[in-house]
This record gives sequence, C-alpha cells and structure tokens, in this order.
Amino acid sequence: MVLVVAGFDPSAGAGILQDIKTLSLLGVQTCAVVAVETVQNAEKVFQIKPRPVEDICLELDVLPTPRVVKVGLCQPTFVELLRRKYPNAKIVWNVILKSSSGFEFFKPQEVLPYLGFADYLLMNSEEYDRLVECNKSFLKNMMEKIIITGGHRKEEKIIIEYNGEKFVEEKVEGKFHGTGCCFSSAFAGFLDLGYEPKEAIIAAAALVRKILERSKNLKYVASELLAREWQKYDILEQLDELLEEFLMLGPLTVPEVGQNVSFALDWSKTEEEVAKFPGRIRMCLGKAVVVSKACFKDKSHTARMVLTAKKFFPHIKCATNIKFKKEYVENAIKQGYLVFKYDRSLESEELMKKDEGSMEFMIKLAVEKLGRMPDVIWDDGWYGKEAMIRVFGRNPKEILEKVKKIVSG
Ligand SMILES: Cc1ncc(COP(=O)(O)O)c(N)n1
Repeated sequence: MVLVVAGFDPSAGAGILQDIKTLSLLGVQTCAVVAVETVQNAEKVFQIKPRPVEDICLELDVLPTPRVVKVGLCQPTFVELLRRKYPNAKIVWNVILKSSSGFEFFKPQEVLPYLGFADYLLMNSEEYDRLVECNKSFLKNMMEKIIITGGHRKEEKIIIEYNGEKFVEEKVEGKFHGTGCCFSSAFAGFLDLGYEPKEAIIAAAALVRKILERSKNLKYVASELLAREWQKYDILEQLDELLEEFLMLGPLTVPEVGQNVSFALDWSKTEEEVAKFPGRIRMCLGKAVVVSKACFKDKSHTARMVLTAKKFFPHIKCATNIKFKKEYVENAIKQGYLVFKYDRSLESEELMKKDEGSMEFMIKLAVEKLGRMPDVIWDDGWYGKEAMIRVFGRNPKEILEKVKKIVSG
C-alpha cells in the first residue's frame, strides 16, 4: 500500500488528487492524508494552510501500515514523525521548495535538517542547486538517496540523475502543473510493486511521458486522459464476448457486402477509435466467419454511423448492419422499435458518388425527422447499393437483443 502525505490542490493538477490519479493508473492500493491545504489553480498558488499535526496523526492512526510513503507538500518536520511511525516503510519525499508557478513553499534551511529521514529524495535541478548552495557537504553525504528529475534544464531530453547514473526520456514540449507530483507518485507506486529504484525511475519516466503526450495543449498533467484508455480493452472484450452469437445469427443477418458491429468509446472522434471486426463478418460456404477478433484498425461504415449518432446522442455507441428483408422491418415495428425509412433518392449526386458522407446525411435526416435516435434505419437499395437495415444501441449486448427480435419476429 502507498500512503500519500501531501498537499491538497483543488485544481487537481498537482498534490494529492494528482497522486491518486497517477497511482490508480498503476492499480496500487493508495491511502492519503492532507498535510497542507492550498488555494491555487493551474496558473498560481495564492495561499497555503498547513493542517494541525494532531489531526493528521488521528487520521494516520486508523490506516493500515504502508509499504511506501510518498511525501509531497508537507511540513518538513512531519517527515521525522513519519520515519518514527513507519520504521520499515520506504519514504519517498518529493522535496518541493517552490511551485512551478513560482510560489515559495519552504526555504532550503527549513527542509535540510529533515532530508535524512527519507529513503529517496526527489527534486528538480533548481531545487537541488539551492540546497547545495545552502549546505554542500550535508547534501554530498546523501547522494545515493537523491533523484534529480529533469525538465527544468534546457536540455532536449529529460535527464534524470540518480546515484551517478543518468536516465534519458523523451521530452514533451509544454509547461505542465503537477509533473513533479506525477513522477514522484509513479516512482512510489513502482517501488510498491517491488521494482528496484533504478527500474522504478525508468518506468515512472515512461509513464509521465505517456501522460504528458495526452496533456498537450493543457496547462496541467491530465492523468485522467490516460486513465480512460482502459475503456479500449473493455469494449474489445464486450464485442469479442458476443461474436459467437453474432456468427450464429449470420445466415439470417449477413448481407452481400458483409456485416460489421462497431462499438465506440465515449471519447472516440475518429474511425480508428471505434472498435470493429476488420474485414467484416462474411458468409463462407453457408457459415458466418470473421478474419479477426475485434480491434481498432480498419475503416467501417458502421463505425462512421456510430460516430455520427454519438454526436447527437452520446449514449448511442454501437451499431450493426444486417441484410434487408421486408419481414425484418415489419418485425422491428411490431416489437415497438423506432424505425426510420431512409430514402436514398434524397441524396445529392455528389453524396452518392463519394459515399463517405451518406451515413452522416442519413442519420441527420432521421434525427431531424424523429427528434430522437431511431433503433432502426433501413433503405430498400439504390443503383449499385444493397438494401440494408441498420440497428443502433448503447452496446453490443443491446444490439444483439434487438437483432434477435428483428430476425425472429
Ligand atoms: C499541493 C501541491 N503540491 C505540489 C505542488 C507543486 O506542483 P507544481 O510545481 O507543478 O505547481 C503544488 N503546486 N501544490
């Protein structure tokens, strides 16, 4: 378990909220106590208010004993107390003298007497230089504990120094509020997972780079943008789980052009962010087959349909196309589904030639006419276009249920 003892930044770019976001990416159990309250946003720290030591201790007393303690913005004297309370824990102290926005939290002489109580001291090169300036010999004796994080020097890469070694990671351009907190809690998390300190540095630097690549154009470390990537795995699993059932229905559903089931994430913007079966579900010697499990690669009509439907109704994230039969449309109506007939003759010549925009046009038309998202949109074909029934819903399970009812009446 990692215990975080740090400051509370209500803007969540830095401090405890950032620590928790980062540690949850590693899936390690985390507890936290607020050592300092702050008034701040991504641009500026206005005020800090240390909490009474007695209050913090009351909270610590009822928590399990941690394997790793990550200390962030905290009264330096408190680190001595933590050492005594948790003699066997690894204490990782992210020594913060100044915020990236320039607010002076502590003076070097305030933290120096307590550095010896931690096992690892993380600081940027500016902070390191200030501490050396204040007491060179004291810091020299502590070199095997000190991890100097890059990013504040003008080098082209991030260079992290530890115990005479240098670790290099790609730099992401930009100024992000909370990088120190993110790196130090990732380092603490990897220690908790059993990594050697060197390995924890390499892994933490790679994780921070991945998060920062997603935080481009933002002012803070947006760990939540990496956190949402788990949904990719989740939707692939949901599609693959139901593939067998979709294949069983194949002889009743697969059109000449093949069938696909596309499933989007809440944040999907492009076809490559929509899960689908590349190569589609096709009929081969009377059996429905796929060439691949669900993945994000490949283009798909149904993926484009979902992306458009989602623009109007964000909860509509899944769609499939099945072959047209008059009785299927009748069944859908009988089942009480909202059914829209799409008239392909309304398409402009330009749209027909391109094909790209026709799915978008079709859904816009349906939504405009009905005022809500239909369950089914069908058309009876056009020159060179196979007649088709399209089924929409929240997820593959819902789509499968709808398709079953439509084909069996
Ligand atoms: C609660 C708290 N902890 C740490 C920092 C430093 O982060 P940064 O240097 O990015 O402002 C901060 N501003 N607030």
